Amino acid sequence: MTGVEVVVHRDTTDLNVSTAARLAAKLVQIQAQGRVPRIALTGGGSGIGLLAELNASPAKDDIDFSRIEFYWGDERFVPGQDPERNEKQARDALLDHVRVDPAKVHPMAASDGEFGDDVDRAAAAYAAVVGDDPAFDVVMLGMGPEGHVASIFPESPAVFEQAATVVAVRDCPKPPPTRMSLTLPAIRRADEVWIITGGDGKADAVHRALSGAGEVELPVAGATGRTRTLFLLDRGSAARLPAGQSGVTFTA
Ligand SMILES: O=C1O[C@H](COP(=O)(O)O)[C@@H](O)[C@H](O)[C@H]1O
Repeated sequence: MTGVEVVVHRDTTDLNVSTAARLAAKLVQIQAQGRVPRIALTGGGSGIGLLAELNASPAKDDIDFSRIEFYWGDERFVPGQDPERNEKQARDALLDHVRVDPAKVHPMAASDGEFGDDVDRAAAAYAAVVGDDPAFDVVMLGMGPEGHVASIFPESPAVFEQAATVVAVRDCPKPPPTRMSLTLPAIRRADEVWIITGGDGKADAVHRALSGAGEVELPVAGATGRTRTLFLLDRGSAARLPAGQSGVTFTA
């Protein structure tokens, strides 16, 4: 990956607090331009942690949440009230505490929703929701220790997808096994992609992503934005940054 910016925070709390502030500033900036931000949320520790931090921050008062289009980068295909759902976790952390426009909140379907347990139909329906050119302002992505982003896992069918914007995922190595995910081509249509990951268990994947690994073996390597790709790390996940890595900022 080239042209990537890396910001290293002191610890995971600092990572989540700072990323919440970064997101708030981005939303305010876009709204000040008279546009409605299109944001793709992520699940995972930092993905949900930063939403909770935004909910706790006075900065949330500067944001008109009713003028934001919320999407998800991936979802676990389980019942709607299952605590594993990225949507439920995001609602609990933030969306249920602010005044969103329900018509602008676009969760992926649940396994007890209108498509029943047909994950292929659910994925096709979400592709229609995001459109042929998703053009998100920001796609936020957590990253697994093996380099997965959204629900695109190494060497899995999803990582080879070149046409669809959304795919069904089966036999996922991380439970739950059935999921839906944006694809790498859809993610790459975003203006900015933020990879948000903390903890020393992620250090090896960060190192490989910034050292030229391919996206099939390490999907995060294929997650780039059109104008900006940002790795938001803590000292643990940054512990193995490649020697000579440029564009690195340490916040503390
Ligand atoms: O299963 C998932 O995992 C990733 C990473 O989660 P983390 O807890 O290791 O940060 C997450 O980004 C994705 O949305 C989620 O479905």
